Amino acid sequence: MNMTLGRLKVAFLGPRASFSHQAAAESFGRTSAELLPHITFADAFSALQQQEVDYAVIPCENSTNGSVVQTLDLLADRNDLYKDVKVCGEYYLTVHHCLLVRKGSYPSGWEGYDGSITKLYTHPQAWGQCELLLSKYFKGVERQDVSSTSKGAEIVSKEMEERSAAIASRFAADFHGVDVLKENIEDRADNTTRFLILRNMRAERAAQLELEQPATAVTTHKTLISFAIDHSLPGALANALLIFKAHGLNLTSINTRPSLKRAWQYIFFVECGRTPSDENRDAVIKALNDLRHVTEFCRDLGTWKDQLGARI
Ligand SMILES: O=C(O)C(=O)C[C@]1(C(=O)O)C=C[C@@H](O)C=C1
Repeated sequence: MNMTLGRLKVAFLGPRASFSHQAAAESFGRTSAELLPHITFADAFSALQQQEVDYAVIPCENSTNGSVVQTLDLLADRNDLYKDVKVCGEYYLTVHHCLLVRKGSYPSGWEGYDGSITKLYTHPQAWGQCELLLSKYFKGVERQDVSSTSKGAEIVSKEMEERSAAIASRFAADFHGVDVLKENIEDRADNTTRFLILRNMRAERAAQLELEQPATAVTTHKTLISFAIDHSLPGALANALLIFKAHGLNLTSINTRPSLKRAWQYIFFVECGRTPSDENRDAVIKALNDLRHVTEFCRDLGTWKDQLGARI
């Protein structure tokens, strides 16, 4: 990252020691960026829209548990609250979860665990990443959603009466002063969360910075576009998707969220990729122009350099 400007501000889901904190620290590691915790993803989006921060690092999907629907809902922006927020980068973080308990509460460790935990805390995304352990040892145990994995660790560090545990990182255990009862409890060793790096398109500070990306032989550019179609028209979705093909944009994922205008109507999120060339330089602009004719609305949510190619 180019560091010719003042100290950058980067929003992430807090409290500190969440996976989002780790992703923000790693993706802005070579800068002296100020990393600022926010209690919800919506708070981070608002801070970005209001230009209180330069960037936000927000999880969007996990390789085991799929899409982070809260993030899709914010990107859907049904009430035009975040109209200047766009994706400008991505970061893949390998996510290893631990079962955390209050300091000293299980002195004989996991080997001597007696089944006495009565309540579990974590972020909603984490349950589905640790189902094998949960279904084997914690069947019927109350699961309490909290705003982040680190929030769960913080609660457990303070809870005196209940026999509770949190699912969070080793980093969160150290930060909140709790014990790791069992580590690597994720179902799959390759458990990875993809974070989007967002910026405000009107903010000049962020616009002048270029995110440094590890060199790959051929770097794909990814683009995210949201749109809605008239569901009563046969072929409406097919017509929209054919536009991507016509402009050489390779579809890599499609997500949907309810439109909240009518039941069973959706906002589509299409992610597509292209290897930049002289021929396809304007492909996204042209595709958006064509999409406007066949959709009820469409929105360009940003273009950034693929980082998956750099990992495999
Ligand atoms: O709760 C956290 O620690 C987060 O940063 C959020 C989040 C997510 O929403 O996906 C990030 C990574 C993991 O997948 C689990 C939780």
